[in-house]
Amino acid sequence: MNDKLLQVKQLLSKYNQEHVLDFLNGLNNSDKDNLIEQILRIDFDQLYSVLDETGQCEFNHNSVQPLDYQRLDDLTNEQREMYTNEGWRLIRNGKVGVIVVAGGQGARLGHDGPKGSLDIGLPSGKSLFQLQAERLLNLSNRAGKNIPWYIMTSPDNYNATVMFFQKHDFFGYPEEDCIFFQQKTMPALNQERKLLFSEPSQINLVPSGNGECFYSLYESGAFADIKHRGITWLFYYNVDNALIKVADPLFIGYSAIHNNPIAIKVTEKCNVEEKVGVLCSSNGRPSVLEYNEIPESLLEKRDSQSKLLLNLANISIHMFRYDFIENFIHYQIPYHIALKKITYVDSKGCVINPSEPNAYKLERFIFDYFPLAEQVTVLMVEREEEFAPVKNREGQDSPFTARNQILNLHKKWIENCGAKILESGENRLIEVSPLISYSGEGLHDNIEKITTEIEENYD
Ligand SMILES: CC(=O)N[C@H]1[C@@H](OP(=O)(O)OP(=O)(O)OC[C@H]2O[C@@H](n3ccc(=O)[nH]c3=O)[C@H](O)[C@@H]2O)O[C@H](CO)[C@@H](O)[C@@H]1O
Repeated sequence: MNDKLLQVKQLLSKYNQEHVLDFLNGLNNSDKDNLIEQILRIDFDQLYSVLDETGQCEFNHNSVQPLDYQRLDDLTNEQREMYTNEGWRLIRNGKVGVIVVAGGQGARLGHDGPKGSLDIGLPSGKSLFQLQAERLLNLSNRAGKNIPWYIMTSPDNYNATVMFFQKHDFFGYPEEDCIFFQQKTMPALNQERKLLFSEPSQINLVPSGNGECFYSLYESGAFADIKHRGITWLFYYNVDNALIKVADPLFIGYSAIHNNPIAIKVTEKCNVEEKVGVLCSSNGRPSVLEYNEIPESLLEKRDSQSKLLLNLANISIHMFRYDFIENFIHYQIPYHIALKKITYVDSKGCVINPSEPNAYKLERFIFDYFPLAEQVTVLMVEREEEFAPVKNREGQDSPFTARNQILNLHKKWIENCGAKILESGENRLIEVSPLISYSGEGLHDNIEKITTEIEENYD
């Protein structure tokens, strides 16, 4: 028996994973070698210590307080101009990079392919990635400097994501400024803490959350690229926000002038049940409490003016200062554990689709870095202009609601120009290309070119 096989057998026995031998025994030599390597890469001590940690998400209710924030609407025109100018200055000097986290599995959406490849039903048929690329292209062209775009995928959707960009010629964005990197995964374990398999020769490895982002940047070499380019601020966002103002110059300038290590955009929560994390102060540190981890009593708690105590919706738009990431790149933020339905195979290769949650999924959340910053900068923005999440196949936060939010916003932009088209425009769809306007600016001179119209047809 070779050394590695012996080592693997010892590991499996030490960690009560002998069922893996049934899989190993049925494989040909090359698959067997491959599986042995996978097993040797697993950090069982870490895996077990995560599962053994109890109460990791418990917190002291009384320590939860609202956090100070600035409303964008309350800024004067002079302030806006000052922040925006600073943002442009940083972009022009190559100091800004963008990170999109696109490694999630999008289980609620049921889209076959990377989430960013989704066409949300706009007249143009543009995918989420295309909208984002064109917004970046708009800014880069105006700045005369390309903004590097770091795209985090999972190992599972890496090829499909890169191929989607290639098929669309990177949406006109310079290929050398689209930097793809793969995130870390963790093995899924069933409730008896046994490893699950996605194929008889493959351990079921699940993307372990957007909080793996910094370490995965480092491990993939992308962080060295960030350093080499001299980037000082990173703009972070979720791939599924159809209204994302990628690399928003005002927010960049606002973050840089306040110069806390992290800046966060929030909106007001639209209702108590909204599935968003909430930003607050917990134990005196900036924190996000995730929607499925907040006790109901806290979720519904109101202040003396009957306003929700936890009213700041985390819309996953953050700025991170480079030195903060560098400082904490090896820091171990906690894993959150959730029991999920995870499809797996048995050692004969039969696929099992559980009808009930059957396995533990371990995830790190990006906002668990927030308490490491003594202070953060918080800017409250308008949901109608900046947050259109695509989470569900239909109903709330679906492609349809996101598409309507974009169309409504663009209609408002056109109305603000007093454009004629709207006199008959009640039932027309109006979409403005991000290549023409990033946030409603410059439309007066372009009114002829800007609209893509079709008769609205819901049949
Ligand atoms: C943990 C987290 O961030 N929660 C936030 C997330 O919730 P939500 O439940 O929507 O979080 P998702 O699981 O959709 O992940 C958010 C983003 O992270 C990416 N992703 C996720 C898992 C993974 O392993 N790799 C990866 O890259 C997804 O592709 C997505 O772009 O967005 C909401 C706003 O829309 C916020 O209110 C929530 O506080």
